[in-house]
Formats: sequence, C-alpha cells, structure tokens
Amino acid sequence: MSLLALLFQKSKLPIILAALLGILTGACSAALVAVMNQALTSRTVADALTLMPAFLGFAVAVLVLRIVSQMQLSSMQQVALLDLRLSLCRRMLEAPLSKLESAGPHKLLAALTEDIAVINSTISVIPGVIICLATLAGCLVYLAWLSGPLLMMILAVIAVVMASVAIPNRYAYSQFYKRRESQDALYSNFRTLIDGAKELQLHHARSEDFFNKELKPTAEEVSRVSLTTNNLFIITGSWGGFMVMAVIAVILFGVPRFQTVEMSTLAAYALVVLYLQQPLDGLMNQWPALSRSHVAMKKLEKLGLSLADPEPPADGAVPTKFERVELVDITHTYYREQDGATFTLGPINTMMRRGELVFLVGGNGSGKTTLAKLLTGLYSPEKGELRVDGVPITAANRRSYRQLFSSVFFDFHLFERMLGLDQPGLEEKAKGFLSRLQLQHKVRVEDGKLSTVSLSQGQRKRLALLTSFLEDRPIYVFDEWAADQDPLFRELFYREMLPALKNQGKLVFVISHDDRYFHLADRLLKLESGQLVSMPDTAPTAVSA
Ligand SMILES: Nc1ncnc2c1ncn2[C@@H]1O[C@H](COP(=O)(O)OP(=O)(O)OP(=O)(O)O)[C@@H](O)[C@H]1O
Repeated sequence: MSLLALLFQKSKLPIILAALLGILTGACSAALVAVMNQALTSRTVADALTLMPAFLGFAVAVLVLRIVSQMQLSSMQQVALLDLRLSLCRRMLEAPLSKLESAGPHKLLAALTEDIAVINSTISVIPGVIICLATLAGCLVYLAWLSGPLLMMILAVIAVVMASVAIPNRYAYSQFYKRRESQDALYSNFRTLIDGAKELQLHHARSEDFFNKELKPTAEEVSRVSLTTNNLFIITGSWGGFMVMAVIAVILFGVPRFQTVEMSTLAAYALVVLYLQQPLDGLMNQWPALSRSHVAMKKLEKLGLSLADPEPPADGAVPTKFERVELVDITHTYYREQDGATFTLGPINTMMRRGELVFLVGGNGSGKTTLAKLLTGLYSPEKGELRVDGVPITAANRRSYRQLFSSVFFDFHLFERMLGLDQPGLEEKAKGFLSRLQLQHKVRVEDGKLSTVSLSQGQRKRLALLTSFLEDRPIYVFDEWAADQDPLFRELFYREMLPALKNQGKLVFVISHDDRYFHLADRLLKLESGQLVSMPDTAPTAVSA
C-alpha cells in the first residue's frame, strides 16, 4: 500500500479538508492566470484596469488559502507522523519473535530510524503535492475552456513527456531500493562497531580490516547509489523543464501549421503553460520523496511490520488457575538463508504440572532455549499444539498465555524502571529480595525504579531474578541463570529459591548445565539434537550435559 493511500485510510477527514483547501488554492492560482491573460489581451489600458480588483482579490485569496491549507496540512502531518511512529512501535511489540530475530536488530533499527525518517519527509511534501496537483488541474480546466482540441494536443505532448521520464524514474526507484538494502548492511556494521568495541580496540589489524573491508565499502556503496539516484532525478527534473519549453514551441510554431487558431489563444496557452512550469517542477522535485516512501513502506512490509495491517485482535482467555501445561507434537525449524542450513526441534511431547520443578538439560545447540521459547509462547509452533488444562493455545489467546510466565533468559534485558509492576508494598518486597540477593548495598529501589543497572553481569542477573520474583507469575523459566554466579549464589538459587517457588505452587522450568543439582529436579528432560531423549515421566537421574 502506498503512503498516500495509508494516510487517507488513517485520517480521511483532515486529508479531505486539506485537499479541498489545496484545490481551492490551485483554482484561485489558475483564475489568477486567467485574469492576467485577460489583462494582457485587453484592448485598452482602461479595460485592463477594470481587472485589477479581480487580480488583487485572487492574489490575496491565493495568499490566505496557501497559508491556511499549509497550516492544516502541517498539523495533519504531525498527527499522521505520530500515529505512524506509534503504530510501528506497537507492530514491533506484537510481531512474532521469530520474525524479529530472523530480521536481526540492525534491520529493525534501520526501519525505526531510516524508514520513519523517509516517511516523515514524504508527509512533509504532501501539502506541496496537493497544491501543485490542484494548480495543474485548475490550469488544465482553463486551457480546456480556451480551446478543447488544442488541450488534447497539449495533453498528448505531456503524456509523451511523462512516458519519457517514467523509464529513468523506474530505474531510480530500483536504485532507491538498492540504497536501502545497503543501509541495512551499514546498520549491521554500526552494530559491530558498538558491540565489538573491545575486540576491535584490542586488535589493531582487525580494526583496520573491519574499517577498510567492511564498513568503508558499505558506506561508499550507500553514497554511490545515492549520488546515482540524485543525478537521475536532476536529469529527469531538468528534462521536464526543457519539455515545457518544447510544449510552448509546439503551441507557437507547430499548432498554427495544422489548425487555425487565433494568435491570442496561442499566446494565452503559452502563458498558462509557462505558469504551469512551477507546479510541474514542484511535482518533479517531490517525486523522489514519494518513491523513497514507497521503498520504506515495502521494507516495513517485508519485516512483517506493515502499517497497513489491521491492529491485532483482542486476546482470548487462558485458564489462570490451571493444573497442567502440555506440549503435543510441537516442532520448530530454523532456516539459515546464508548457507541453507536447518535445525529442527521436535516433535516434542511432554506434560508439566503446577508445583513441579523441571530441569531441561542437553549439550550446546541441542535446542534448549528454542524449547523454552516455544513453551513460553514466544515462538508459535509450526506443528503441534500447546494446551493449558486441555485448552489449546492459538493466535487468539497466545498473548494471554504468555502472561502466565516470568522468565530470565540467557540474553535477558534488565529494565531500570519496574514497568507493569504497580502493586502495593512493591518497594518493601524488593528491599527484602535485594538483601537476599546481597545487593542491598549496591542498589536501591526508589519510585519504582532501580537506582542503577551498571553492575557486573552476575549482579545484573541477580537483579533480573529480583524483577522476575516481583512479577509473581504461575510459571517460571530460567535459562542457565546460574551460569555466571559464584558458588554461594548457585547454592542459594538451586537449594532455596527454586524449592521456594515450587512450594508456592509454581511450575518451575530450569535450563541447566549444573549436574551437581540435577537430583533436586522432580523431572529431568534431556535434549539431544532437537529430540527429547528422556521419557516425560522418568524419575530424576543425574545426566551429564
Ligand atoms: N535465530 C536463529 N536462527 C537460526 N538458527 C538458530 C537460531 N537460534 C538458534 N539457532 C540454531 O538452533 C539450534 C538450537 O539453538 P538453541 O539456542 O535452542 O540451543 P541451546 O541448547 O539453548 O544451546 P546453548 O546450550 O548453547 O545455549 C542451534 O544449532 C542454533 O545454531
């Protein structure tokens, strides 16, 4: 869907009002030309002077209407932009995690910055486009009134001009697309620049290689393609201006050969066509912005973040006082585009109960985190089904299902503010947990906010655990939480905290490599190359990871 169509869908009334004002401005501009033409072809100066009030009236009307319509369009622009930006963020919040992961953070960042900036700049040219189109339409109506057959000839010449710029414009569009793809690669390099700062600074040769062989060529490619497209639009814009002169030449020197037309009509035509150069130039100059917005919309669609899609439907309910969660024939496949490699997890069949402590073990890359993402509803299974007390989890109730979980994944994010945790006594509870986690001297909780998150990785993970406890959800998922904790906190985690959660009737699902603690589990699940190798009901036994 084009940006114009989307804007129209989202804010019909303001756009119709703005368009009407634009059309009125264009009509008054055209009327101004008509009065000018009449004055120029008046027989006497006295006749010309009688047209002065009309001329001044239309000139003032154009001035006032231009200001009002621009202001109206500019306020519509801000409303539309805010709406589009918030919609895009909401789409990202709702988008399937697997889709966001396969796009990668660099493409998402490019979408949030580049595409939104392009859409913003396009919205800002829309007022001008509407006024140019309206002026063009008004002038064409006046030309039709002057001479119908002549207008047909002029329209035929304009059609040829349009066709002659269509091919380079299409090429320019493909270059815009290429430029946008290069921008994705550039954002990927920006991420390497930030995330890999340590590794790059510690190895000068690597840093130079990265700069010269990766970052610089990508930045140069963006600049090269931008230059090509800009040059193309300069050429087509100037060509359009030249063709206006060609149209005037056809009027003055071509038309009299084939048709008997009064010289005054020809002069009026030449004047109007000359006047038309301004809106035509305007349209030509705004064409690149419209093309770029089309590319931006296509990129957003490709990421599954189309702004044209309807808002996701309200979520269906899931039993919150459930007894069991079942995974029935669940599968998930990753496909890596770069080398065509695939990894399939499942089919997985297992059942877990409230008050159960389940450990998931297995070697690196066996699929443990993937299974946790499926269990939590972050991934929707390709095949099979999740059930809560027999109620299937589908697209209609997946969001509610996710609210059963509290998790600390291996690559967790720590929120400074305790978002979504507006509950009485929160700070007191938090203080209690902080001292259990031996963080009371490092971190305070004030006004629902952690005083700092600039801590060691192990301490940050303890803070993530604190947030998770405060969430007080029926199911807990921990993905190798203890991996970077010292022995004291491992003991605390496995021997005190997990049993405490279990005793509160929570279902606790723990991904672990700590075979010293496997015997504490009520049930041990083992994954090997994406397959569960332990039977769902096997009694716990120590299994080497
Ligand atoms: N986003 C992804 N795209 C493609 N392949 C992926 C993706 N995430 C994981 N994989 C692949 O899927 C397999 C399982 O990954 P997963 O992270 O579930 O394993 P894991 O058992 O948790 O490993 P570890 O113990 O190292 O954390 C791996 O071979 C991995 O390369």
